Amino acid sequence: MTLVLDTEGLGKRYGRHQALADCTLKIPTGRVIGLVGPNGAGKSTLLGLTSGLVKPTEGTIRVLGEAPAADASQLARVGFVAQDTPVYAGLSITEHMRLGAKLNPRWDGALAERRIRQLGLNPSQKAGSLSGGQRAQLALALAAGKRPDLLIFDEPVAALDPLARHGFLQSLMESVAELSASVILSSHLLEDLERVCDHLIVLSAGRVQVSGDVDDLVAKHYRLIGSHGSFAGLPPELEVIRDESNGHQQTLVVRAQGALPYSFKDAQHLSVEDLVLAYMGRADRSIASMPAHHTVEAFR
Ligand SMILES: Nc1ncnc2c1ncn2[C@@H]1O[C@H](COP(=O)(O)OP(=O)(O)OP(=O)(O)O)[C@@H](O)[C@H]1O
Repeated sequence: MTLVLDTEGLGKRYGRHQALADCTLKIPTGRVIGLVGPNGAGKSTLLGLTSGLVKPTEGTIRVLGEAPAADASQLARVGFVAQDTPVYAGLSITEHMRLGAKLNPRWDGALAERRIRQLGLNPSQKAGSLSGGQRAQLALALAAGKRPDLLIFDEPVAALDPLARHGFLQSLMESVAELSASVILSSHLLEDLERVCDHLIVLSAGRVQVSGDVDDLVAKHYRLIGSHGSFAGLPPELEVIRDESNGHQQTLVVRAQGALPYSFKDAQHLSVEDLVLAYMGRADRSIASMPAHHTVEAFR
């Protein structure tokens, strides 16, 4: 099976600061992967390593079976749109298309132009005068025109209003279907990720907290609610991800290895948002329990 992302003990240090550590991921092709985590978690670092713009200081990474940016053909297989959807302000949409044709061996001008037409954009308009949403759509059309096997977006919708975000994500899903490409998309907007992603990576404090197909993650995680202390002696096949107690009531988020024991038949599944928050909370707790100099290091 070809993996879109195959990492083993991957890490990146900037000087003494460990931005990403011990990252091992095995993700099959064809997935729309949501990368989520708080500010400074290491998302852009992982995307930089995936696109080949950042070199690892530890471990290994293979993207679509090859070293990132290994050669021209590998570069052509990956479309990367960095944060703030960079385009050339002084160039028109048509000029961007011409540039795309010059720079990309697999360029599909018809596809890129069709996307621009569907959006109702004026091809002679300069990119500098487009709205944030239109600029994001132009960046997506250019990335899709490469006909890549993997599309990578670093927070493409962060600055967009809800309508523009909806339009962008709709276009993204259409492009993915047309190209049969894999996608990695980082975002703080869990609701958006829940809508479009079928695989999630939760990153916090430079470490992967959890990674898996969304359906599988949802099926394995439960919320248990009981009176304080009622969950003493949980069976070992239930791993506690989060434990919240208010003195009277105790709420656990647990991951079950197999079927949930009958005594927990009333347990509820979690929404994707609650699941992500539970793993982020777990990372916070493990940082809070570190010696002070580690805490500072982790958030630097
Ligand atoms: N070029 C660099 N030099 C030094 N430190 C860096 C560099 N790039 C990133 N870092 C640090 O590495 C850590 C991870 O940064 P990264 O940009 O990967 O996080 P992120 O999850 O993408 O954050 P955000 O959501 O705020 O964009 C941060 O502490 C950041 O300050």
